[in-house]
Amino acid sequence: MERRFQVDLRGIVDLLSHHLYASPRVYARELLQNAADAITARRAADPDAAPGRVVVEPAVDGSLRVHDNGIGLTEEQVHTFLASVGRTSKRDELGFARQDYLGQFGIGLLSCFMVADTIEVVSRSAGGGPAVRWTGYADGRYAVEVDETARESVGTTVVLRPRPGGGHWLAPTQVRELVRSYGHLLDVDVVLTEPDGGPESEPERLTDPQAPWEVAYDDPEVRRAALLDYGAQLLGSRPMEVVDLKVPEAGLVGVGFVLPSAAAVGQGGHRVYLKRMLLSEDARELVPDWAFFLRCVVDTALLRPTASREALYADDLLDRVRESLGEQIRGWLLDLSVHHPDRLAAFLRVHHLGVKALAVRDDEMLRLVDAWLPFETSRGAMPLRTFRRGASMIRYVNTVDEFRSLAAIASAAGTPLVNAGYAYDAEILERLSRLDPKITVRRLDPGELAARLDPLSEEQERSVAGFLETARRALADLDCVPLIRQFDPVTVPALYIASQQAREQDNVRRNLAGADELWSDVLSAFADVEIEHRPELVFNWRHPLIRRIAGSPSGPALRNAVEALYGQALLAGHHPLRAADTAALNRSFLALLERSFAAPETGGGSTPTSGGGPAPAADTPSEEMP
Ligand SMILES: Nc1ncnc2c1ncn2[C@@H]1O[C@H](COP(=O)(O)OP(=O)(O)OP(=O)(O)O)[C@@H](O)[C@H]1O
Repeated sequence: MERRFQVDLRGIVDLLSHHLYASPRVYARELLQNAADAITARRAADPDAAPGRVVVEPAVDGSLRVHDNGIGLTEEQVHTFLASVGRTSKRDELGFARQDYLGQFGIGLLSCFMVADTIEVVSRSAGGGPAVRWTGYADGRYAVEVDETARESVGTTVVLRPRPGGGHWLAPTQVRELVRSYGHLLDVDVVLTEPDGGPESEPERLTDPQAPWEVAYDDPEVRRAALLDYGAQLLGSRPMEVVDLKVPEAGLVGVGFVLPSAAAVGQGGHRVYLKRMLLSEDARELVPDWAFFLRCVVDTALLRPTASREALYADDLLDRVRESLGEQIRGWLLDLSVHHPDRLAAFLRVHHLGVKALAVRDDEMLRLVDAWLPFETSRGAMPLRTFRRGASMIRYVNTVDEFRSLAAIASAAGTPLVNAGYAYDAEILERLSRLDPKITVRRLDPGELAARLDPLSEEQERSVAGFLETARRALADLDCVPLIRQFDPVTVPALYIASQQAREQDNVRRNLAGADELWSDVLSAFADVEIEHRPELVFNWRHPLIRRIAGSPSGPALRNAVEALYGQALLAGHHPLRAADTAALNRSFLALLERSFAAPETGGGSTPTSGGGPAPAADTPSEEMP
């Protein structure tokens, strides 16, 4: 046997009025929307009807009245549409939402129960018949009475009386703010009357005749300035740029503002009007993620709202809108690069991250980045295209630390470098070489660098053999091997270089040291490989101190000096310090201090015996002193 669902009316009213919407604010939107729809319906039935007008009237007794001169309701329609939850006059015979109307679900009026205990609708239909009064209660009851005197003209008045604690929602200043915010773009006149304004007081018009982007200007620059002013009101600071947006398929028109300062992905949404009524100030899905530098304000006729009317319904049309807006933003950027490179440069200074994010998947954007976006390079900041003019191959390092420690040395050795240590840099460089086979891009293995540094002459090599032997012994415990080369800048005494293979082998060694028995068996299989690749400490022969040290006799002081240079090179390159490295650094540092401040030998000798250190400090008490 077939049965029908039972509905608990009180529960449904409670759900639809209190739990569907994020804030009681929406009651004002729903009232405006019904008034605007009723006016649309009347215009459709009678094109000669008086212009539509909505009067919003907060009363001294705390109630709110909203009058419209729309199509009105007959007694029968009141029973059909107001008394049935989910019934609406705004769908066609097949149940499809009619495009001309804002409403479609048949539940909006219930939102008024968030601020009022009773909703009174007094209406006279354009189709004739007496005026009718419908009173709905929050517990699901309603009453209908015919009252010929309740209203003379065709149209509808909705009266809300505040529920306890809800009075502030119906207060004049609040009502004004809500009506402006939701309805200022509506193409009917909406006016606000003052509660205690005498007969002389002029109602205030709350709707604007045109959206800012619809206003026509003779001079495009004047229009741009006016739109930027509008953007400044919305964003709180003047946007950098304004982009016109249009998607005819969704009846969408509006503008996008380029934020004046850098924004993060996912921060802030867009202001969307649906059929000129504010839908959301924080719509997220409108433009692709990469366009996070943009805040849009658009009006759309055809995108669908969710039932709460607080967000856009995620359907295919929204996907297509996002794609089309993405195309337009991209096109605008490319156009800027051709016609206003100075503005593009200013834009890139602030929003390079968004553009880079786009460049990793879009060829045109990649070309734009190549030509315009400055990268940090060892020859200064410049776009990659400029950098390529002086280098047959783009070599890059992918950490900022590596760049800082290697850039000057690599550049002096004839290997200019690009710093690809920031987000998307390495991907952009690699993609660039795939886009254009003439562009060769290679990540610099620091190990290659040692091979590019100038060796010493044979004679010099012979003279430093002893020093290198001492250094080899001192560095053996630190898994590092010494080299001596001549390179610029001369201010760098020693450079720590770990090639890619050296790093990999080093990882295996470290894991082996920390692993338990089972794993150390497995890992030792790797460790069996003859370890050929170790990090190198490259001493710089051009540095005067290194020459002096390399010429010093072997002994503890020399060993300390090697360890100190090792530690300093690690620190300068921002390499991680292991326990053994820290110990070596401490040891050498203290020993060098010790040597510098060594106590004078007993017996009056004034020269320290440890060698290499300066003369004893002058603060040694003098015998001549009184
Ligand atoms: N000011 C008005 N003038 C004429 N009819 C009205 C008015 N307000 C409400 N109605 C009638 O009451 C019905 C229900 O209104 P309600 O606001 O609950 O839903 P809706 O506007 O149809 O859809 P939605 O839930 O999407 O807002 C409307 O379809 C309309 O027929």
